[in-house]
Amino acid sequence: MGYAQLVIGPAGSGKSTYCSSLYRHCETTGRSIQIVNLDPAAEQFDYPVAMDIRELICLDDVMEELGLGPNGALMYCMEELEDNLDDWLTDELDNYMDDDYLVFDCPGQIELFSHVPVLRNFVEHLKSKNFNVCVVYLLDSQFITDVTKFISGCMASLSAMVQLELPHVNILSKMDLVTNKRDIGKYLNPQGQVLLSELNQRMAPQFFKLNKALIDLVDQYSMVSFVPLDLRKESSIQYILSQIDNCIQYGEDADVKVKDFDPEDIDD
Ligand SMILES: Nc1nc2c(ncn2[C@@H]2O[C@H](COP(=O)(O)OP(=O)(O)OP(=O)(O)O)[C@@H](O)[C@H]2O)c(=O)[nH]1
Ligand SMILES: [Mg+2]
Repeated sequence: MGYAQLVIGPAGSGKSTYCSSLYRHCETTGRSIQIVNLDPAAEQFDYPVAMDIRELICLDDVMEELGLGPNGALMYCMEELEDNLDDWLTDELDNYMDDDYLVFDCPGQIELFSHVPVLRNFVEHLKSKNFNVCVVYLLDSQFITDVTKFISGCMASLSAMVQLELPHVNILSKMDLVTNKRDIGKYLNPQGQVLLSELNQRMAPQFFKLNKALIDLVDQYSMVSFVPLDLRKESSIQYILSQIDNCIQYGEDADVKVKDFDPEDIDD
């Protein structure tokens, strides 16, 4: 059994930064973790890249040869990935053993997890290779400065839930940028009624019915719950990792692995 996190979320929400922080955290705690780059447009990495979509296809080549813009070229690259699940991805995955823990750093284009089947098929492939997969959806804490932005962030997360049908952890990233900590609780575990009244205050009366329908939807999926991530605090990363581990049942065996870890090995 392998374990995997699929790290998604809007552009710039902090996915790659989260991946590198997670890598460093695991390095410190002596836990084995591999970060995979699935963003064909990425150029710089703060983590060692275990697998890289750019070895399969290069965004610049696609833009040049097919005359596509950056977003069209990205979709083309992801479709190429989809077409190569059985060969490229399978070959790459063969390098990893049972119990390996992979973290997939995805591109930020929202259509990837809302209405194209690429990631869904990718996930199905991982599952067929015996991976337990969890979606980690990052939303920038700056979204909570405004209830309308927050709802649209929730809707994007919901569409990923519906598309991918996987265990799902929502993270509110960049908590170091939040100055007014008092209002945070309201958004981490929000009450539908509170959000609704805020939305209604912000918007014209003709939207009240729609607002109610949106909030009911969010309530019914009971998905409006976010775990805050403050990268300055190891304990915050540790907590999030434990939540995700729980979702993918990364447990007993892993503990044995950590106990087997010999600190003297570091000196080699
Ligand atoms: N203050 C602060 N800035 C952050 C944090 N995480 C990421 N950033 C900044 O936010 C910007 C985007 O971060 P990335 O990690 O590249 O975001 P991403 O989601 O991978 O972006 P795309 O791959 O382009 O979708 C960068 O300038 C980061 O330095 C954080 O926890 N706190
Ligand atoms: Mg990134």
